[in-house]
Amino acid sequence: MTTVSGIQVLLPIKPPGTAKSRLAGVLDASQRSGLATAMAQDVIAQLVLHPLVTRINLLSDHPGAATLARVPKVRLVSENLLLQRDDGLAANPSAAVPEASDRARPDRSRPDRSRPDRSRPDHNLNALLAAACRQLVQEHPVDDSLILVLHADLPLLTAADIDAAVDCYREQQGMVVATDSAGTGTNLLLFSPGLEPRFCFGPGSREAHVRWAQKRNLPVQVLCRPGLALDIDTSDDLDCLLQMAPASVGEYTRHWLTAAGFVQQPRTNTFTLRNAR
Ligand SMILES: Nc1nc2c(ncn2[C@@H]2O[C@H](COP(=O)(O)OP(=O)(O)OP(=O)(O)O)[C@@H](O)[C@H]2O)c(=O)[nH]1
Ligand SMILES: O=C(O)[C@H](O)COP(=O)(O)O
Repeated sequence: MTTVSGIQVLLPIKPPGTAKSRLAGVLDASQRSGLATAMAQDVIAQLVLHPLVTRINLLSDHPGAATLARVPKVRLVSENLLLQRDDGLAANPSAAVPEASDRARPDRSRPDRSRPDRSRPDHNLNALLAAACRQLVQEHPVDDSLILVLHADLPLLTAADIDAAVDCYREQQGMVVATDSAGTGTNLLLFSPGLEPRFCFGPGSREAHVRWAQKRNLPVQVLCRPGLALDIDTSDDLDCLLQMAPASVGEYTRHWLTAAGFVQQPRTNTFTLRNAR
């Protein structure tokens, strides 16, 4: 079993207007924004309290993100500035890489296949996360903290979910991948900073992340837990959330649902991991 000394979180949050577009049939723009913010507040609240989490890097140009960042451990990182800075780094690698470093670094004089093609819209998140990882490694070249990539739309998330991911990592290292409820997406990745994974968010991301690790003979473990699986993207997800016991839903989301006129009608055994292996 390896020791985990700390965790740096990368928490991306889309700007309003683009977030939660698949809920457009059931929520208006202001409701979509309100729900996304409430879920992010719940995720941040769980992370802030977790003893291993040393910093939560909020990757966002959302105008409301500054308010979300007014919490201990949270640092707001502008998405645009980060990507611009990362582009500058790609153009002039020696400028930003410190001379003395104990950590082995990738050879930036060769084409960097970890840089996704930003001309494809579904790759914005991947480019953003890759840039954020590079920034963390530059800032803390000898820091042993793990990197946790987490989605901000997980209203059932608890500290026990983070513990479960850390326990998986402690057993085998490599990479931990948590699936969405369909068993096809990825809602969490946990890995060491030296790994520099290729982010594959988008359709079929769970399989793509697992395949990336397997090709490199890295241990990879897939976690299926309701707190990590129920991301609220569609009206079916919202229905599922409304059927959960109120006490299992994060406080901010619960209050938002009530204020927006939704009635939680808990049923037993309503949450299943569809398809999850
Ligand atoms: N900063 C930032 N965050 C993103 C981006 N794309 C996705 N995210 C965040 O990543 C997590 C998962 O996002 P998705 O479920 O793919 O996107 P979504 O907001 O639900 O939006 P739709 O796909 O439009 O329904 C959420 O926390 C998003 O806010 C991006 O381009 N920039
Ligand atoms: O795998 C992914 O890309 C993430 O889980 C996002 O999936 P979603 O768009 O279904 O939230």
